[in-house]
Amino acid sequence: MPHTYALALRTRFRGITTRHGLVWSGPAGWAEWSPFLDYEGDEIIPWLRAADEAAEQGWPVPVRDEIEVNATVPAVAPERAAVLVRDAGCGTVKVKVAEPGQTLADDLDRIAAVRDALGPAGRIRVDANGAWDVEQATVALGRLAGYGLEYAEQPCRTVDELVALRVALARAGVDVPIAADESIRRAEDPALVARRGAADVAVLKVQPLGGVRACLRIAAEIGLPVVVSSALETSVGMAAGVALAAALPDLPYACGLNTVRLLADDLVDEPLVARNGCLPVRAVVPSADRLAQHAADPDTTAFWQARLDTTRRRAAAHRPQGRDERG
Ligand SMILES: O=C(O)CCC(=O)C1=CC=C[C@@H](O)[C@@H]1C(=O)O
Ligand SMILES: [Mg+2]
Repeated sequence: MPHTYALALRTRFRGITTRHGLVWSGPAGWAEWSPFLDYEGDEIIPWLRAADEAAEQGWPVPVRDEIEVNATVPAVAPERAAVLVRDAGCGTVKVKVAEPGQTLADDLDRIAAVRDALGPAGRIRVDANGAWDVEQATVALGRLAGYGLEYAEQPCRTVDELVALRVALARAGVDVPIAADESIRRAEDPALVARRGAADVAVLKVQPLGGVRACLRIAAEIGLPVVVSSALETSVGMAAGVALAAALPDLPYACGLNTVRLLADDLVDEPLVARNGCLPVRAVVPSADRLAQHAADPDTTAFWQARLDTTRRRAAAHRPQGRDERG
């Protein structure tokens, strides 16, 4: 029987202040199904495949026992950004930029504060969630590059724009690698970015891409270095991201899997939160007390149960054509 949870976020992130989803257990372990509300219809079938994989099959054998992770800094004021960087204690920090309603000056102030708190040896990556056009991205990354950027994640929305941006950055002498996130997780064809030469790094998220095994196949097909990132899950869902990071043959970058910190609480007693910049590779089991404490209200529970039922029916009726790993 699935449990519907409601967990407050410490800081608004991705326009969300409370995270909702379902968790349930199966023969292989605990699973989380928590598609964001802006994902709907067939787009949430892969999220269900990921949960079913966790509950029914479990995950491939890990090749490492800990995962280096980045701290995640939402589009907050510089003082708050510095506190988040210091508290997380990670050598790599991902900073949200290009937030609607904010300016490039806000981003520059935030990155300056992060660089100051992190020190010169730390790595900073930014994520614009596709908010810039090519010209804005060229200007913004030209300025932000002064603080030293490891890469820029989804600076523009489309694959064509990413291709054009790489050309524009090279012309402008701005050396910032590009990572693709939405261009993979919301794409019909996740390997298109690689074929088009649109990115240097692939960001993979387990739920939207249909599970750990599906992501391993996509990683092999894409052939770019992979960063595993969360979909803002509880530790139950985070364990799937950790399992993917643990199973990838190569893992050259820190992963975006430290976002349980952004939640005010968790469903497990020992959350998957980094110590010394790393997460352990291990299974997690929610506590009965926390499941009860964070149970969603009856209306929200009914909504999620109905959403699950509908998605199961759609998944059964709509077997994918030719790409059974993603739906
Ligand atoms: O990658 C990270 O450091 C944390 C995860 C993260 O940033 C995200 C999680 C969930 C939804 C996304 O909008 C966001 C992202 O764009 O990568
Ligand atoms: Mg992203």
